Amino acid sequence: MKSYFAPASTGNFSVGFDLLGAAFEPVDGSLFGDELRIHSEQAELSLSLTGRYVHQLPKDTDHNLVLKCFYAFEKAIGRTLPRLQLELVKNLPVGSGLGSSACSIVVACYAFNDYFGKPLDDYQLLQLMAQLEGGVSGSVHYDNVAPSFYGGLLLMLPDSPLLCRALPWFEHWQVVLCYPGTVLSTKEARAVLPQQLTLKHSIAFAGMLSRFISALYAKDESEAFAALQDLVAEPARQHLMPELAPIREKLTAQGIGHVGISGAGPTIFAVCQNDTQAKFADDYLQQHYAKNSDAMTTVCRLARQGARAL
Ligand SMILES: Nc1ncnc2c1ncn2[C@@H]1O[C@H](COP(=O)(O)OP(=O)(O)O)[C@@H](O)[C@H]1O
Ligand SMILES: N[C@@H](CCOP(=O)(O)O)C(=O)O
Repeated sequence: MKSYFAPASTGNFSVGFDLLGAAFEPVDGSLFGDELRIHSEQAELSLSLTGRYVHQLPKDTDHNLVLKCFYAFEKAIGRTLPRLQLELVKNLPVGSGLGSSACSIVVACYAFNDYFGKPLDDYQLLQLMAQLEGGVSGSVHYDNVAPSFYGGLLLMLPDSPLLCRALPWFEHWQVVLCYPGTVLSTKEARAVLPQQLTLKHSIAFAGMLSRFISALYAKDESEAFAALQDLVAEPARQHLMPELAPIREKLTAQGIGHVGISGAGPTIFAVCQNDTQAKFADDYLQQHYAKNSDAMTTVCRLARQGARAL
Protein backbone atom coordinates (compact mmCIF):
# COMPACT_ATOMS: atom_id res chain seq x y z
CA MET A 1 0.00 0.00 0.00
CA LYS A 2 1.18 3.54 -0.79
CA SER A 3 -0.22 6.47 1.14
CA TYR A 4 -0.26 10.18 0.26
CA PHE A 5 -1.24 13.32 2.18
CA ALA A 6 -2.09 16.98 1.42
CA PRO A 7 -2.68 19.71 4.05
CA ALA A 8 -5.66 22.02 4.70
CA SER A 9 -5.48 25.56 3.35
CA THR A 10 -6.94 29.02 3.89
CA GLY A 11 -7.74 30.80 0.64
CA ASN A 12 -7.60 34.63 0.42
CA PHE A 13 -5.89 35.10 3.81
CA SER A 14 -8.35 38.04 4.00
CA VAL A 15 -6.37 40.59 2.03
CA GLY A 16 -5.71 38.64 -1.19
CA PHE A 17 -9.01 37.50 -2.67
CA ASP A 18 -8.20 34.53 -4.97
CA LEU A 19 -4.52 35.61 -4.87
CA LEU A 20 -3.19 34.57 -1.46
CA GLY A 21 -3.38 31.18 0.19
CA ALA A 22 -1.68 29.39 3.08
CA ALA A 23 -1.34 25.76 4.14
CA PHE A 24 -1.66 25.00 7.86
CA GLU A 25 -0.75 22.16 10.23
CA PRO A 26 -1.60 21.71 13.93
CA VAL A 27 1.15 22.81 16.34
CA ASP A 28 0.78 19.44 18.10
CA GLY A 29 2.29 17.74 15.04
CA SER A 30 -0.85 15.85 13.99
CA LEU A 31 -1.85 15.66 10.32
CA PHE A 32 -4.67 17.99 9.21
CA GLY A 33 -5.69 17.18 5.65
CA ASP A 34 -6.87 14.36 3.40
CA GLU A 35 -5.04 11.10 2.85
CA LEU A 36 -5.26 8.89 -0.23
CA ARG A 37 -4.24 5.25 -0.05
CA ILE A 38 -3.46 3.19 -3.13
CA HIS A 39 -3.98 -0.41 -2.02
CA SER A 40 -3.35 -2.35 -5.22
CA GLU A 41 -3.91 -2.55 -8.96
CA GLN A 42 -7.04 -4.41 -10.04
CA ALA A 43 -9.43 -4.89 -12.98
CA GLU A 44 -11.83 -2.02 -12.09
CA LEU A 45 -11.21 1.38 -10.50
CA SER A 46 -12.70 1.47 -6.98
CA LEU A 47 -12.86 3.97 -4.12
CA SER A 48 -13.69 3.36 -0.48
CA LEU A 49 -14.29 6.26 1.93
CA THR A 50 -13.19 6.53 5.56
CA GLY A 51 -12.28 9.39 7.95
CA ARG A 52 -14.08 11.82 10.30
CA TYR A 53 -15.98 13.70 7.57
CA VAL A 54 -16.87 10.76 5.34
CA HIS A 55 -20.60 11.38 6.05
CA GLN A 56 -20.37 14.79 4.33
CA LEU A 57 -19.28 13.27 1.00
CA PRO A 58 -21.64 12.26 -1.82
CA LYS A 59 -22.87 8.71 -1.15
CA ASP A 60 -22.23 7.71 -4.77
CA THR A 61 -18.44 7.47 -5.13
CA ASP A 62 -18.78 8.16 -8.88
CA HIS A 63 -19.38 11.78 -7.80
CA ASN A 64 -16.26 11.86 -5.70
CA LEU A 65 -13.55 14.21 -6.89
CA VAL A 66 -10.90 11.52 -6.44
CA LEU A 67 -12.37 9.45 -9.28
CA LYS A 68 -12.83 12.59 -11.40
CA CYS A 69 -9.15 13.31 -10.80
CA PHE A 70 -8.16 9.82 -11.95
CA TYR A 71 -9.96 10.19 -15.29
CA ALA A 72 -8.75 13.79 -15.76
CA PHE A 73 -5.18 12.70 -15.01
CA GLU A 74 -5.46 9.81 -17.46
CA LYS A 75 -6.77 12.19 -20.13
CA ALA A 76 -3.99 14.70 -19.42
CA ILE A 77 -1.23 12.15 -19.94
CA GLY A 78 -3.00 10.62 -22.96
CA ARG A 79 -2.71 6.91 -22.13
CA THR A 80 -4.86 4.29 -20.44
CA LEU A 81 -3.71 3.56 -16.90
CA PRO A 82 -4.01 0.43 -14.77
CA ARG A 83 -7.09 0.55 -12.51
CA LEU A 84 -6.51 1.02 -8.77
CA GLN A 85 -8.09 0.11 -5.46
CA LEU A 86 -8.25 3.49 -3.70
CA GLU A 87 -9.21 4.67 -0.21
CA LEU A 88 -9.83 8.33 0.63
CA VAL A 89 -9.44 9.20 4.31
CA LYS A 90 -11.61 12.33 4.47
CA ASN A 91 -10.29 14.36 7.39
CA LEU A 92 -11.39 17.81 6.21
CA PRO A 93 -15.01 18.95 6.44
CA VAL A 94 -16.71 19.67 3.10
CA GLY A 95 -17.89 23.19 2.26
CA SER A 96 -15.91 24.49 5.22
CA GLY A 97 -13.52 27.13 3.90
CA LEU A 98 -10.56 24.86 4.63
CA GLY A 99 -9.92 23.99 0.99
CA SER A 100 -11.53 20.56 1.39
CA SER A 101 -12.27 19.92 -2.29
CA ALA A 102 -8.84 21.29 -3.25
CA CYS A 103 -7.19 19.02 -0.68
CA SER A 104 -8.79 15.87 -2.15
CA ILE A 105 -7.91 17.05 -5.65
CA VAL A 106 -4.30 17.80 -4.71
CA VAL A 107 -3.70 14.56 -2.85
CA ALA A 108 -5.27 12.54 -5.67
CA CYS A 109 -3.43 14.24 -8.56
CA TYR A 110 -0.16 14.20 -6.61
CA ALA A 111 -0.62 10.50 -5.78
CA PHE A 112 -1.44 9.45 -9.36
CA ASN A 113 1.49 11.41 -10.74
CA ASP A 114 3.90 9.92 -8.23
CA TYR A 115 2.55 6.38 -8.55
CA PHE A 116 2.71 6.40 -12.36
CA GLY A 117 6.28 7.72 -12.58
CA LYS A 118 5.75 11.53 -12.69
CA PRO A 119 4.56 12.01 -16.31
CA LEU A 120 3.43 15.59 -15.46
CA ASP A 121 5.76 18.34 -14.23
CA ASP A 122 4.71 20.60 -11.32
CA TYR A 123 3.37 23.29 -13.66
CA GLN A 124 1.15 20.84 -15.56
CA LEU A 125 0.05 19.18 -12.34
CA LEU A 126 -0.92 22.47 -10.67
CA GLN A 127 -2.87 23.56 -13.74
CA LEU A 128 -4.75 20.27 -13.77
CA MET A 129 -5.55 20.67 -10.06
CA ALA A 130 -6.78 24.25 -10.59
CA GLN A 131 -9.02 23.21 -13.50
CA LEU A 132 -10.55 20.44 -11.39
CA GLU A 133 -11.10 22.85 -8.48
CA GLY A 134 -12.67 25.34 -10.91
CA GLY A 135 -15.15 22.63 -11.90
CA VAL A 136 -16.35 22.46 -8.27
CA SER A 137 -16.37 26.12 -7.26
CA GLY A 138 -17.52 27.60 -10.56
CA SER A 139 -14.31 29.45 -11.49
CA VAL A 140 -10.61 28.62 -11.61
CA HIS A 141 -8.72 29.91 -8.56
CA TYR A 142 -5.36 28.65 -7.32
CA ASP A 143 -5.40 29.90 -3.72
CA ASN A 144 -6.28 26.50 -2.21
CA VAL A 145 -4.70 24.03 -4.62
CA ALA A 146 -1.32 25.81 -4.74
CA PRO A 147 -0.67 25.95 -0.95
CA SER A 148 -2.03 22.44 -0.48
CA PHE A 149 0.38 21.27 -3.20
CA TYR A 150 3.49 23.26 -2.23
CA GLY A 151 2.90 24.29 1.42
CA GLY A 152 3.66 27.78 2.78
CA LEU A 153 2.05 31.18 2.28
CA LEU A 154 1.78 31.73 -1.47
CA LEU A 155 1.01 34.60 -3.77
CA MET A 156 -0.73 33.47 -6.96
CA LEU A 157 0.76 34.66 -10.22
CA PRO A 158 -1.81 33.30 -12.68
CA ASP A 159 -0.35 35.14 -15.68
CA SER A 160 3.23 34.09 -14.99
CA PRO A 161 4.79 30.74 -15.94
CA LEU A 162 5.61 30.44 -12.22
CA LEU A 163 1.87 30.34 -11.32
CA CYS A 164 2.70 31.19 -7.68
CA ARG A 165 5.54 32.26 -5.39
CA ALA A 166 6.27 31.65 -1.69
CA LEU A 167 6.10 34.67 0.64
CA PRO A 168 7.86 35.36 3.95
CA TRP A 169 5.98 34.58 7.18
CA PHE A 170 6.26 35.59 10.83
CA GLU A 171 7.54 32.40 12.43
CA HIS A 172 5.88 33.04 15.82
CA TRP A 173 2.40 33.45 14.28
CA GLN A 174 -0.12 30.81 15.26
CA VAL A 175 -3.38 30.55 13.39
CA VAL A 176 -6.46 29.25 15.18
CA LEU A 177 -8.98 27.77 12.77
CA CYS A 178 -12.57 27.14 13.88
CA TYR A 179 -15.04 25.30 11.67
CA PRO A 180 -18.52 25.65 13.23
CA GLY A 181 -19.88 22.40 11.77
CA THR A 182 -22.22 24.00 9.23
CA VAL A 183 -21.74 23.84 5.47
CA LEU A 184 -21.35 26.80 3.14
CA SER A 185 -20.75 25.88 -0.47
CA THR A 186 -17.97 27.81 -2.18
CA LYS A 187 -20.10 28.09 -5.31
CA GLU A 188 -22.89 29.79 -3.33
CA ALA A 189 -20.44 32.06 -1.51
CA ARG A 190 -18.96 33.09 -4.87
CA ALA A 191 -22.41 33.84 -6.29
CA VAL A 192 -22.83 36.79 -3.88
CA LEU A 193 -19.57 38.48 -4.93
CA PRO A 194 -19.65 41.73 -6.90
CA GLN A 195 -19.02 41.20 -10.60
CA GLN A 196 -17.28 44.55 -10.94
CA LEU A 197 -15.20 46.84 -8.74
CA THR A 198 -14.97 50.58 -9.19
CA LEU A 199 -11.59 52.11 -10.02
CA LYS A 200 -11.36 53.50 -6.46
CA HIS A 201 -12.16 50.08 -4.99
CA SER A 202 -9.65 48.30 -7.30
CA ILE A 203 -6.89 50.67 -6.24
CA ALA A 204 -7.76 50.20 -2.56
CA PHE A 205 -7.65 46.37 -2.97
CA ALA A 206 -4.32 46.42 -4.85
CA GLY A 207 -2.94 48.90 -2.33
CA MET A 208 -3.87 46.78 0.70
CA LEU A 209 -2.43 43.59 -0.80
CA SER A 210 0.79 45.41 -1.76
CA ARG A 211 0.97 46.87 1.75
CA PHE A 212 0.67 43.40 3.30
CA ILE A 213 3.28 41.83 1.04
CA SER A 214 5.75 44.67 1.47
CA ALA A 215 5.27 44.43 5.26
CA LEU A 216 6.12 40.71 5.13
CA TYR A 217 9.37 41.44 3.29
CA ALA A 218 10.14 44.35 5.63
CA LYS A 219 9.39 42.09 8.67
CA ASP A 220 7.07 44.89 9.88
CA GLU A 221 4.47 43.02 11.91
CA SER A 222 2.25 45.96 12.88
CA GLU A 223 2.04 47.06 9.24
CA ALA A 224 1.20 43.47 8.23
CA PHE A 225 -1.66 43.33 10.73
CA ALA A 226 -2.90 46.76 9.67
CA ALA A 227 -3.03 45.56 6.06
CA LEU A 228 -4.95 42.34 6.77
CA GLN A 229 -8.25 43.75 5.50
CA ASP A 230 -10.64 42.05 3.12
CA LEU A 231 -12.05 44.76 0.85
CA VAL A 232 -13.57 42.38 -1.71
CA ALA A 233 -15.18 39.20 -0.39
CA GLU A 234 -16.01 39.94 3.25
CA PRO A 235 -18.33 42.92 2.62
CA ALA A 236 -20.33 40.74 0.21
CA ARG A 237 -20.28 37.62 2.39
CA GLN A 238 -20.71 39.01 5.91
CA HIS A 239 -24.48 38.39 5.90
CA LEU A 240 -23.68 34.67 5.46
CA MET A 241 -21.60 34.78 8.67
CA PRO A 242 -23.29 37.21 11.11
CA GLU A 243 -21.17 35.90 14.04
CA LEU A 244 -17.93 37.16 12.49
CA ALA A 245 -18.24 40.79 13.65
CA PRO A 246 -18.92 40.09 17.38
CA ILE A 247 -16.26 37.35 17.45
CA ARG A 248 -13.73 39.70 15.87
CA GLU A 249 -14.57 42.39 18.43
CA LYS A 250 -14.07 39.98 21.33
CA LEU A 251 -10.80 38.48 20.06
CA THR A 252 -9.19 41.73 18.94
CA ALA A 253 -10.04 43.22 22.37
CA GLN A 254 -7.65 40.56 23.74
CA GLY A 255 -4.88 41.87 21.47
CA ILE A 256 -5.31 39.22 18.77
CA GLY A 257 -3.99 40.81 15.59
CA HIS A 258 -6.46 39.58 13.01
CA VAL A 259 -9.70 37.62 12.65
CA GLY A 260 -11.03 36.76 9.21
CA ILE A 261 -12.94 34.31 7.02
CA SER A 262 -10.97 31.26 5.92
CA GLY A 263 -11.63 30.83 2.20
CA ALA A 264 -15.31 31.28 1.48
CA GLY A 265 -16.24 30.39 5.11
CA PRO A 266 -17.81 29.41 7.42
CA THR A 267 -14.42 28.65 9.09
CA ILE A 268 -13.00 31.66 10.95
CA PHE A 269 -9.25 32.12 11.42
CA ALA A 270 -7.49 34.13 14.13
CA VAL A 271 -3.86 35.16 13.75
CA CYS A 272 -2.18 35.07 17.17
CA GLN A 273 1.27 36.22 18.31
CA ASN A 274 1.75 33.95 21.33
CA ASP A 275 0.44 30.90 23.19
CA THR A 276 -1.80 32.96 25.50
CA GLN A 277 -3.66 34.53 22.58
CA ALA A 278 -3.91 31.19 20.78
CA LYS A 279 -5.33 29.51 23.89
CA PHE A 280 -7.87 32.29 24.35
CA ALA A 281 -8.97 32.13 20.69
CA ASP A 282 -9.15 28.33 20.79
CA ASP A 283 -11.36 28.31 23.94
CA TYR A 284 -13.51 31.24 22.87
CA LEU A 285 -14.21 29.91 19.39
CA GLN A 286 -15.00 26.43 20.72
CA GLN A 287 -17.50 27.91 23.15
CA HIS A 288 -19.06 30.59 20.96
CA TYR A 289 -18.74 29.49 17.32
CA ALA A 290 -18.80 25.66 17.32
CA LYS A 291 -22.41 24.59 16.61
CA ASN A 292 -22.56 20.80 16.49
CA SER A 293 -20.54 17.61 16.72
CA ASP A 294 -18.99 18.20 13.28
CA ALA A 295 -17.34 21.39 14.54
CA MET A 296 -13.57 21.47 15.06
CA THR A 297 -11.04 24.01 16.30
CA THR A 298 -7.30 23.64 15.86
CA VAL A 299 -4.24 25.74 16.71
CA CYS A 300 -1.92 25.74 13.73
CA ARG A 301 1.36 26.98 12.33
CA LEU A 302 2.18 27.45 8.69
CA ALA A 303 2.67 24.06 6.98
CA ARG A 304 5.98 24.31 5.17
CA GLN A 305 5.44 21.01 3.39
CA GLY A 306 2.58 20.46 0.98
CA ALA A 307 1.48 17.22 -0.71
CA ARG A 308 3.70 14.22 -0.06
CA ALA A 309 3.99 10.47 0.22
CA LEU A 310 3.65 9.30 3.83
N1 LIG B 1 -13.38 14.22 -2.06
C1 LIG B 1 -14.14 15.30 -1.94
N2 LIG B 1 -13.83 16.26 -1.08
C2 LIG B 1 -14.61 17.37 -0.95
N3 LIG B 1 -15.72 17.59 -1.67
C3 LIG B 1 -16.07 16.65 -2.56
C4 LIG B 1 -15.30 15.48 -2.74
N4 LIG B 1 -15.88 14.75 -3.70
C5 LIG B 1 -16.96 15.43 -4.12
N5 LIG B 1 -17.10 16.56 -3.42
C6 LIG B 1 -18.17 17.56 -3.63
O1 LIG B 1 -17.54 18.79 -4.02
C7 LIG B 1 -18.22 19.90 -3.44
C8 LIG B 1 -17.20 20.69 -2.62
O2 LIG B 1 -17.81 21.85 -2.16
P1 LIG B 1 -17.03 23.15 -1.78
O3 LIG B 1 -18.05 24.10 -1.26
O4 LIG B 1 -16.18 23.59 -2.92
O5 LIG B 1 -16.11 22.61 -0.60
P2 LIG B 1 -14.82 23.27 0.01
O6 LIG B 1 -15.09 24.73 0.12
O7 LIG B 1 -14.70 22.62 1.36
O8 LIG B 1 -13.70 22.95 -0.88
C9 LIG B 1 -19.35 19.34 -2.61
O9 LIG B 1 -20.54 19.34 -3.40
C10 LIG B 1 -18.94 17.89 -2.35
O10 LIG B 1 -20.03 17.01 -2.19
N1 LIG C 1 -10.74 32.38 -3.09
C1 LIG C 1 -11.80 31.43 -2.87
C2 LIG C 1 -11.39 30.47 -1.76
C3 LIG C 1 -12.42 29.39 -1.49
O1 LIG C 1 -11.95 28.53 -0.47
P1 LIG C 1 -12.84 27.32 0.09
O2 LIG C 1 -11.95 26.64 1.08
O3 LIG C 1 -14.03 27.95 0.74
O4 LIG C 1 -13.19 26.46 -1.06
C4 LIG C 1 -13.07 32.18 -2.48
O5 LIG C 1 -13.01 33.01 -1.57
O6 LIG C 1 -14.11 31.93 -3.09
